[in-house]
Amino acid sequence: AMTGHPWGYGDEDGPEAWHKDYPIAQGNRQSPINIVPEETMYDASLPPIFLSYEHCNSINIYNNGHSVIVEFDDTDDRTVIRGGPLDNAYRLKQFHFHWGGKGSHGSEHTVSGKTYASELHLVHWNAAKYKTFGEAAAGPDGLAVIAIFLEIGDEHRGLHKITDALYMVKFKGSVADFKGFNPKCLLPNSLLFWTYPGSLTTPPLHESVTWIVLKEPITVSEKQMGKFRMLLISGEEEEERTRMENNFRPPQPLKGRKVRASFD
Ligand SMILES: NS(=O)(=O)c1cccc(F)c1F
Ligand SMILES: [Zn+2]
Repeated sequence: AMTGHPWGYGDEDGPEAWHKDYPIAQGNRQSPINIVPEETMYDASLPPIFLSYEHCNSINIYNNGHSVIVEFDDTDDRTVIRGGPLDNAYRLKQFHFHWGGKGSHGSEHTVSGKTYASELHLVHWNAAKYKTFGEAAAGPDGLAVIAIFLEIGDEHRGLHKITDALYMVKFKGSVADFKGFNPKCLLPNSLLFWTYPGSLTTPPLHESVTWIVLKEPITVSEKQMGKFRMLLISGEEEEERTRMENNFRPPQPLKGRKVRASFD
């Protein structure tokens, strides 16, 4: 069933057209943004980010036609983040990626205009304040997303489990078991971050996200990135086979928002 409005990243249904079905696309706290380090504010009162991922358990991996998503059991506070700009614990719900067609464009956030080959989003929700993820996704302080840049270089040993599973979810709508994966292995050495109030970067573009963008990228190989580009946005039964690539929204206007840095 065509629940909601069909959107994508093509010429007709891409980011420039989303405002027609989702007028908040032209709102005052849209994401992603271009981060200009010289214009961020060092906030010495920002505590570090704490990730409590010890008992984290992935459930499945899923191709929704826009990205590839690893979902978690969020029925209790076993996998949460705290600290940084957050007032309480936020529960990990899923992580997913955005990437380009080749080379080093594909990230959503940029740093002084620099793009990265891909961007990983770890999506958490404020279960202390909202009853469900859906409600949190629509609330001003409902979500906290940790963004990690991926740059091309040596292969990433933690990412192998994911890239080796992508063949199982080639088609839109496909889902496969994917248990026991802990995304802690995808974190860079440093948890230094920028943070600002923003939105989902895909429709419905709710302005409900506290963004936590890590400064240090992780390194993945071109071969590993290539496996993401084998994914299709089309379903198994469809005639045309369109590759899933360039599934990123470009930077949006800052509209007076302050970006804080956890480091000087
Ligand atoms: N790209 S994104 O992290 O903003 C995002 C996308 C879809 C659902 C979400 F909850 C979400 F956070
Ligand atoms: Zn995302």
